[in-house]
Amino acid sequence: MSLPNHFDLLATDGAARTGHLTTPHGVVRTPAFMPCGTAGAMKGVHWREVRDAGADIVLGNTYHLMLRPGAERIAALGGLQSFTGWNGPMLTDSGGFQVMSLSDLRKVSERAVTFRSHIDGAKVELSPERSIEVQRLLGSDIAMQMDECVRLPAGRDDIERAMRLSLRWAERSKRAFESAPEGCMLFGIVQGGDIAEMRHINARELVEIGFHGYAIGGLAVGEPQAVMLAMIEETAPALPADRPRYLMGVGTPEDLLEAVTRGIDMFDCVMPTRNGRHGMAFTRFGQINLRNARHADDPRPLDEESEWPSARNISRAYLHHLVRSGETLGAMLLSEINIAYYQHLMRGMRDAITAGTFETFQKQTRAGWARGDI
Ligand SMILES: O=c1[nH]cnc2cc3nc(NCCN4CCOCC4)[nH]c3cc12
Repeated sequence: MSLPNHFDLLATDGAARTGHLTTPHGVVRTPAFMPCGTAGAMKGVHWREVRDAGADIVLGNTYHLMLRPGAERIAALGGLQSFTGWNGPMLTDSGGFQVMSLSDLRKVSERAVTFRSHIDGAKVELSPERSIEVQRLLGSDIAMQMDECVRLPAGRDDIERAMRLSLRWAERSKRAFESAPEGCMLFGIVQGGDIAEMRHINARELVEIGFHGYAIGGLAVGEPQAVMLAMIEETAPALPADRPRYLMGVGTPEDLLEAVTRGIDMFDCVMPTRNGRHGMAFTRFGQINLRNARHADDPRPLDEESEWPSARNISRAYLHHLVRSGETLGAMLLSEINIAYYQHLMRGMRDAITAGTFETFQKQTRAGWARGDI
């Protein structure tokens, strides 16, 4: 059964696209980058700053939220928007990926993934049906099917086994989702590792099941960037042009530019906040490591032309001092600066695609990164 389409494709420039995805909590302008509010908070950043930076939508991790404070508790408190104070659209992942990367004693069966909570060791079972129920309880605007992601490199048999299991779980996720509130969406996830044929089979069969949007999973799991880009080139054209395409877990600003060029609309990654906590700043001139002693006496801000006040008004010397001193303010400032830079990049891409100048935008952006931090 085909699901209603909430995506308006507004303009294209080559394979790059820009559009609006309408959710119950607001419109998402694509290409969009979703900062990760992992456990119901954007680590070290107020929601006000996330919104002011230009983010339309944030990601919440089902694995963390179901373990603490619990999905039923969040539902009783009015859902994620009321509970957290972020009143915009939220996408939640299925929890399956983080079970495999964060929990102990996990076991994958046809029925479900079972594991022990990394918080209190309690035994937990996560089936496709329970994952959809949890995402519904959280009040998600965009839910993700449960899937099995294989780390690369991997053998063909393992890649095919996980791809076919994910397809069966896609069917079950969709059946469990049927009675979702009006306007809420469910995205399928394409697996298939680094094998083009598997990607084509998975995409075709996923589209036959029918989803509001489609994620490309199984990437950014250890493969070289060239392999990731090749799999995007194999997969994106096999997905419906009028539905959103979401590349999971990606990535650096360079990854975002390359993937939008190949037809991707949505992204999520922990890098802006995680790298910020480690003293790294993302700027128009590439990444700057504020731990480096060369910044100790530098009165210049990160970027005198940035529209983000903390990037325009705070000296590198002070940021260096905060980072070296382990001051919390250092992590907070660099996290907001990085989220703002990612949103600046996405806004630039949307505007360039709309104007038909995306190729020039790519050249200018890469030239800025290549210039480095002078
Ligand atoms: O197939 C997937 N299915 C469901 N969730 C995912 C999440 C994913 N996240 C990554 N990569 C994350 C890479 N990060 C980069 C920054 O540092 C932390 C790791 N790849 C991913 C693949 C999947």
